[in-house]
Amino acid sequence: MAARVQHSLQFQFQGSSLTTFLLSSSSSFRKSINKTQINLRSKCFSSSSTSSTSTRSAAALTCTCSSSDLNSAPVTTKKDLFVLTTPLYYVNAPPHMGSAYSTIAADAIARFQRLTGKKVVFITGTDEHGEKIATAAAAGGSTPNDHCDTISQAYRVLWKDLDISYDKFIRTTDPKHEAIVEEFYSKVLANGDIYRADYEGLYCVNCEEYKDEKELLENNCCPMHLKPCVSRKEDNYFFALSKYQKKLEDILERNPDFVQPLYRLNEVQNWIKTGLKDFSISRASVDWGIRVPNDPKQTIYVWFDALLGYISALSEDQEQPRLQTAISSGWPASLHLIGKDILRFHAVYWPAMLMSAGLSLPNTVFGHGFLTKDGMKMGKSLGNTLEPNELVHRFGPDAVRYFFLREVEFGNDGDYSEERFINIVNAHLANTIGNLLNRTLGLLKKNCQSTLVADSSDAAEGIEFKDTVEKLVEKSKVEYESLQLSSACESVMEIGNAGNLYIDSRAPWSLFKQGGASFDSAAKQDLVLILEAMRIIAVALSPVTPNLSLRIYRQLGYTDQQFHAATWSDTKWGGLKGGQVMAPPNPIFARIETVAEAGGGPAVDKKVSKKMEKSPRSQSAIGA
Ligand SMILES: Nc1ncnc2c1ncn2[C@@H]1O[C@H](COP(=O)(O)OP(=O)(O)OP(=O)(O)O)[C@@H](O)[C@H]1O
Repeated sequence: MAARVQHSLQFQFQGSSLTTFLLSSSSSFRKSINKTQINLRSKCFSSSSTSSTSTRSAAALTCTCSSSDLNSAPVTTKKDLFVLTTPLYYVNAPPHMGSAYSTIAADAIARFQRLTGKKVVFITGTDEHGEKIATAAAAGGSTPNDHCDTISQAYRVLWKDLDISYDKFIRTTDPKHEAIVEEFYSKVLANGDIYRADYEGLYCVNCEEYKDEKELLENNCCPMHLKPCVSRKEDNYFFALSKYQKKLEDILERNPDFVQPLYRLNEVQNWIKTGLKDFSISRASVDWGIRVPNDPKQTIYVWFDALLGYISALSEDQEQPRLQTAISSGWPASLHLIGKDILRFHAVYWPAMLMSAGLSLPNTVFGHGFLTKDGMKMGKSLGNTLEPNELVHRFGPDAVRYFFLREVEFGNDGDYSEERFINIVNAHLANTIGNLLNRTLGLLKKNCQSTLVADSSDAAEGIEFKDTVEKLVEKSKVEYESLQLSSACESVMEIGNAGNLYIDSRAPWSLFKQGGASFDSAAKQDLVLILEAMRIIAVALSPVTPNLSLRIYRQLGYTDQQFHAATWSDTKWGGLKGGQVMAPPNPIFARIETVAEAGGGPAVDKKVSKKMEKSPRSQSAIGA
C-alpha cells in the first residue's frame, strides 16, 4: 500500500476554486486522482482570523504564484558573505561519526572561506521535535525537554572536541525558532499552499516520512533503516508541492550548480520527473512539536519545522524573532551541506516551501555520501555507528578530521577501517609532514643556530621546487572552492611529497659535512626552501587540521596571534624572512603505533596520543 491521499471528493468548496486547483495542478496530480482519493473537506485550511472558511478554501486551492521571482532564483549571496549550514541533527540519539563527518566537512569549508576573506556564518544545531524524540525520551525515562537538553549538549561537546568553529547553534525547541516557524506557516497558508485532507500510507518512523510502496523492501521495510513501515491514516494539513513541479524543473535546468555533485542533481531531476506529490505537513498523532497555528490539535511535521532552523539561526537572541529580520542577517544561505539521505527534503521540499513564502533559495545544496559499516549507512537508528569521542580521544581531532576528509572522496560513500586510518595518518601527517619539518629543523638547529640565513624569496630564485609548490597550492585553492576536499588535502600533501623529494635529492646533511662556503650556503638555502614550503602547508591545510597547522607555525617561530591572523594570501611564496628564529625540533604529530608494533597491545597509547595533541613540545623527536 503506497502512501495515499484519500480522495472522496466532496465538492463543498466553491466549484470554481476547486476546478482552478485541479486544472492548475501538475499532470501527475491529475493522473493520480484516478487512483487515489483526496478528501478535500470543507473543514479545510487552518483558520485565519479575518477570512471566512470558503474564502480561505478558495485561496488555498488556487495556485497563485508566490512573490518569489523564479527568474532570479536562486539568488546569489552578497559577495563577501558566506553562510553555510550542516544538517540540524536529530536528537533521537547522541552524535556518531556520520554526524561528525558532515560537520567536519562544513568546518573545513568555513575555515577555508574565512581564510579567503569572507565573512562566514557557519550554522549548525539540533532538530528536536517529532515522534522519534518523544519515544527516545520515554525509553530513557526522561521528559522530551530534558532528553533534548542532554543530547543537544552532547553535540556541542563533540563539536568542541573536534575544533568545530561554528558561529550559530540553533535548537528547534528555541522559542525564537518556534515563532519563525509559525510566521512562515502563516505565509505559506496565506499564499494558498496549505490544505487539509485525509492521508493514508506507510510511515517510516525513523525517517519521519510517509513512503511510497515502490521504494520499500520486502515486508514494507524502509531501505535505510531496515524496519517495517507502519500503516497510518491521519487527517493532516498538506503542502501543495505539486504546484511547484514546473518551477523546480526550471530552476534546476537553469541553475545546474544548485544541487551538487552533478550525479545528485540527476537524482533530484529524476525524482521530480516522476511527479511531485503534495506532502503532509502536520501530525495529529504527535504531541511533541510546534502547534499548527489555529489548530492546536495538530503539530507541524518535523521536517517542515526543522528546515526553518537555517533561517531562525540567523535571528539574534536579543531581537524580536521575525522572518524579515532573520532573513536580513544573511539569507539566502550560500551552501547547505547535507548527507544524501536528506537530499529530497533540501533540494525539493525546501525550495518549494521557500518559493511559497516568497523567500530566496539557497545557492547550493551539496549532498555528500555515507560513512558505511559493512556497506550499510552508519546511523543512529541502525545502531551500527562509530564512536567519534573515542576516535578523538585516541587519535586527536586533527587525525580524525584529516582522515575522513582525505580518505572519503567528498560526495561518495566510504567504509571505515582502523588499519587504514592508522596507515593514512601515520604516512601523511607523521611522516610526510611531521618528519620533514622535524629533520629540517634538526639540521637548522645544528648548522644555523635555528636561524634562517635568507629570505625565502631570495633563496628560491631559479629553483623549480618553488614553482611546484605554487602550482600545488593554487590547485588546492580551486579544489577547496569546488568542495573537492579530498583532492585539496591531496594537493597540499603533494607539497610535502615534493619537499621530501627535494631534500632527499639535495641531501643538505652531506653538503654540510662536505664543508666549504658554497656547499654550506647551498645547504642553508635548501633549509629555507623546505621551511617556506612547510609554512605554506600549514596555512593551506589549516581548514582541515587547524591544530596541527598551529603547531607547525609555532615551530617556525611564529606566535599564535600570527597564525590566527593568517589568510589565504599567506600561501604565497615569500613569507619567511632571513633572521627568523625557529623553535627547536619537536614532533608535531606522534606516529600512532599499530597493534603489531605495540606487541599485540592497544593500537596506540591513549595517554601519549592525547598529550601530543594538547602539548606537542613535551614529546621526543620521532623518525627524524
Ligand atoms: N553514515 C553517515 N555518513 C555520513 N553522514 C551521515 C551519516 N549518518 C548521518 N550523517 C549525517 O547526519 C545527517 C542525518 O542526521 P540524523 O541526525 O538524522 O542522523 P542519522 O544517524 O542519519 O539518523 P538515523 O539513523 O536515525 O536516520 C545526514 O544527512 C548526514 O549529514
